[in-house]
Amino acid sequence: MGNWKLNGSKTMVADLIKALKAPATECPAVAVAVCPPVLFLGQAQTLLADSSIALGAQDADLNSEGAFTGENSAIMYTEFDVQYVLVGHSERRTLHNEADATVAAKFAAVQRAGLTPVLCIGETDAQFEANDTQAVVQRQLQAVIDHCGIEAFNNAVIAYEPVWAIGTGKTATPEIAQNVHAAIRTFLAGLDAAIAAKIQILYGGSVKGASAAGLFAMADIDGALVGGAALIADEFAAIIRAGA
Ligand SMILES: O=C[C@H](O)COP(=O)(O)O
Repeated sequence: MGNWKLNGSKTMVADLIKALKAPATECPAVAVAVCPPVLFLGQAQTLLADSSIALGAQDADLNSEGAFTGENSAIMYTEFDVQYVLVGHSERRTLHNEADATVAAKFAAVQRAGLTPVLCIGETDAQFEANDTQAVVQRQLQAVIDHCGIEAFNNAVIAYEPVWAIGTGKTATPEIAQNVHAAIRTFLAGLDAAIAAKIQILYGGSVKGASAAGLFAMADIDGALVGGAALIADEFAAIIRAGA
């Protein structure tokens, strides 16, 4: 899944989507999705109409409609064939002060619209150094479980993104990421073994074409949420191929 963040232009959207169609077609077993900025969802919807590449959005308001200037709702995304919505990305948590409770409400709003939330969780550098990773991700998961119930994870994806690895070039090693992914699955299994077994847990944080295969080889890493490398057609194509 490519998260384009605050990047793009009509030309870039057209060029990138055109370039991604071939690798996506070559790798039918790999689920590929892109999350452009909201302004380009309509253009992407049209360009992806004949493609297996799914469309995602980067955020959604917790309300469906109303006097919430500047916001976009999951229900609106349904008109653009959006299937996934990121919730709780670390850039939203830190730059927009989104608390766990807000993230949980957004997760619920996405599901109310019939879409699949991609719940982003992960620890900061200081929390990693303090050995608090598991406590942090469990707290972030628990907030959603408290609000929505464990059964809500029947229709959700989790993205583990250590904040210290996002946009820094410092990818977590496959072993570090695997340890956290396994702990997430074990935590969920304590509540519902079937959900824990089937939920997709993506890794995010400086994933590149060269590092993807090593990550995907790990038992509990089911894919990647990719930022910078998702803007470079050849890099994202290499990540898609690494998943095949
Ligand atoms: O949503 C994507 C993540 O924040 C990873 O971004 P990055 O691949 O640029 O580190």
